[in-house]
Amino acid sequence: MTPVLQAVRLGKRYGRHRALADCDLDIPQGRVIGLVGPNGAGKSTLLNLSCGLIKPTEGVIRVLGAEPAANPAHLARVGFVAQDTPVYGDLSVADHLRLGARLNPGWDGALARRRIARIGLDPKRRAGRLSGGQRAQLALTVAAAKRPDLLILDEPAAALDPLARSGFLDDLLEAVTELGASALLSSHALPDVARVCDHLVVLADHRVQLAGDVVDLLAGHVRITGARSDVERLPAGVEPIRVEHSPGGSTAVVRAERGPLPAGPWRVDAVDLEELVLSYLTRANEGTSRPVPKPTEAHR
Ligand SMILES: Nc1ncnc2c1ncn2[C@@H]1O[C@H](COP(=O)(O)OP(=O)(O)OP(=O)(O)O)[C@@H](O)[C@H]1O
Repeated sequence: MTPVLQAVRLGKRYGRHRALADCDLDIPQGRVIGLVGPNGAGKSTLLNLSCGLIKPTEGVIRVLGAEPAANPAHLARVGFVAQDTPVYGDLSVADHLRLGARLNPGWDGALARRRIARIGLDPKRRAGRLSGGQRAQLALTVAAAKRPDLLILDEPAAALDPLARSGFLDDLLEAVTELGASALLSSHALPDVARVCDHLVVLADHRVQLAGDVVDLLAGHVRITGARSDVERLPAGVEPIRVEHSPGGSTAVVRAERGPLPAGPWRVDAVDLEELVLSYLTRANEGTSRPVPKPTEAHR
């Protein structure tokens, strides 16, 4: 099946300012992809490139097998919700659905009305009078009713309180399942990403630090705890990602390239997604990043 997103040496500069560099990605369809990274890492840039709002200055990007926004048919296959969930303040909820129907050939009015009713939005209410969570829900509804093959969302739940955020993420998953679509969303909230995403892309310093299916990435990394001298002498094929020393001993999050870590003089524990992401971000911050690891067959 055609990958949902392919990037080869993709880069973007604004004048002399580099926003994204050397980005290689190959993401299968059907995934909910979490894009994480610190402020200024290049997340919005990658999302804007993916929906064709901006053009690359280097390399190639393909979305659903074609150049982003290549033609009206391709535009219809991608739903985009930009940062700050833009809606038209003077238009009512019903106006948004009418506008969506007029602009999108594949508009699913029944899906839109069903979602609006279930969320409890008053169709007559002006969008400018909605809460942040309701606006996010309206923007998601308009994007989903296009029946896209890919939903792209830039920090969709950033302004929401924890309860609204939880409801929004449930709704997002339900919409993606109902549509049989893929989703690509950026977020600073690692627990949210851990909850809804099954594919991860970590960006830092304008580069991809880590990418892959979450299940493979978690299987390919562990935390080891032991004496400093042992943790510093790792077997071949075991790459330290983040090492911390204390008077009582040392811990290291490591990537085992060749399957399970061989037995050694250390304790081995599984890592969760949050610890994994923070380990790669810390490494990038310390300026010791290496080429992006790919999940090995041994972990599948
Ligand atoms: N239109 C622009 N003109 C010039 N520089 C830009 C422009 N848009 C983004 N940048 C720069 O490109 C880099 C990446 O920005 P981007 O918005 O993609 O980061 P981000 O990861 O989405 O950040 P945040 O988490 O803060 O939203 C930043 O250094 C930013 O200042």
